Amino acid sequence: MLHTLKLLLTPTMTISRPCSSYVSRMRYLMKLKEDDEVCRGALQSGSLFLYHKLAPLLQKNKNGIYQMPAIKTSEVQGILEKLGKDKQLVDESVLIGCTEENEAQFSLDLGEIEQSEVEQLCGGVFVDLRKAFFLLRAHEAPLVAKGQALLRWHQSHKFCSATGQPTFRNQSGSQRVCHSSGFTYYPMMAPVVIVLVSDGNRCLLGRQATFPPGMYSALAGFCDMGETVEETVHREIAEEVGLEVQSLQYSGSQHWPFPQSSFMVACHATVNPDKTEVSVDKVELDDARWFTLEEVTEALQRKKPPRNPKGEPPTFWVPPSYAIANRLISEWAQQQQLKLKRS
Ligand SMILES: NC(=O)C1=CN([C@@H]2O[C@H](COP(=O)(O)OP(=O)(O)OC[C@H]3O[C@@H](n4cnc5c(N)ncnc54)[C@H](O)[C@@H]3O)[C@@H](O)[C@H]2O)C=CC1
Ligand SMILES: [Mg+2]
Repeated sequence: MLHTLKLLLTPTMTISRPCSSYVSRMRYLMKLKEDDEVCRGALQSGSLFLYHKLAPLLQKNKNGIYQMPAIKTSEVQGILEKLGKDKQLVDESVLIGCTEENEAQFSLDLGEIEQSEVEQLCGGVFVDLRKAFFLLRAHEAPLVAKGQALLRWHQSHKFCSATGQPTFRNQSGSQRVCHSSGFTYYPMMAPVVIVLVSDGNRCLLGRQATFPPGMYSALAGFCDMGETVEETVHREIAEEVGLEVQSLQYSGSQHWPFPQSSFMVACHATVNPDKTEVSVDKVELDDARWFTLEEVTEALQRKKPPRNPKGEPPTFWVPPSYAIANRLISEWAQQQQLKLKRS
């Protein structure tokens, strides 16, 4: 099965810009992570994405499109001064990337300041991350998620878990150190597999009791310590729906900020078409069942959660396009359509 994971460089990961510019940007970011002085300079000439209690600031442009504004650090310092706050607050920002012109980009949480005052001066609104994902264009969603995940990690790792002493961050925010134990802490993600199981003609989707009514998704589960991705896929499918996976193919990955930072590894899997009887683990799942290509195609066309008349059974829909589950389901539907055309 290992050979299927060779597909790490999928077409979507191909770098289209000249290699040298990409390399120089990555080397520059590496320098910013390693050298506090250089990072401080980059912060002064760079720009900030603002958050309030982890909700990102969004602005609506003339065309009604929502964007996450990158505000120059000097401008944010001006805003802080207007609000009677210390402009050094920008030092609490975390590095999240840089533009093609090597202008460093940071995220900063202004949760200590009255929300409406910041919104007024910045000309935007702080929006809950789940809602922001729906409003932003697809290419901005990963950046907003990364900024929030790093800020959240810093907010919850202020103390060493071995000594209880405070931890101290470097300027970029890429690590925290406890001077007492000497431990260095790095931002953490939990690896999760997400799997679209097919029997050749149908695909298997499940729903947790906490999902919105009618929403079904690919099956997912956290990797146990010491497990490979392949072992997790086999175990999770066995545990949650009582089926044995026959083959497995890597599709892609995604950072997923809810409820904490997960690293989603997405795969397609097949089961024996003669052994498809599902036995649902009712602790994990509310339901899991097989769906036809027709049902899935219809669900993929629903761009918003459907409104259901009272008393009617909820309409079937799938996670929105920014979720990697949607990508797996779309890929499966495309493969099935191709198969039908060829036959
Ligand atoms: N981006 C996407 O398209 C999708 C993302 N997901 C995400 O996948 C994640 C995992 O899916 P589940 O079916 O809930 O996992 P799961 O099937 O492993 O069950 C969750 C249970 O695993 C245990 N667990 C083990 N390690 C954990 C950890 N590091 N953090 C939290 N709980 C842990 C807990 O007891 C928890 O109740 C969820 O956080 C969910 O948000 C799920 C579906 C779609
Ligand atoms: Mg699960």
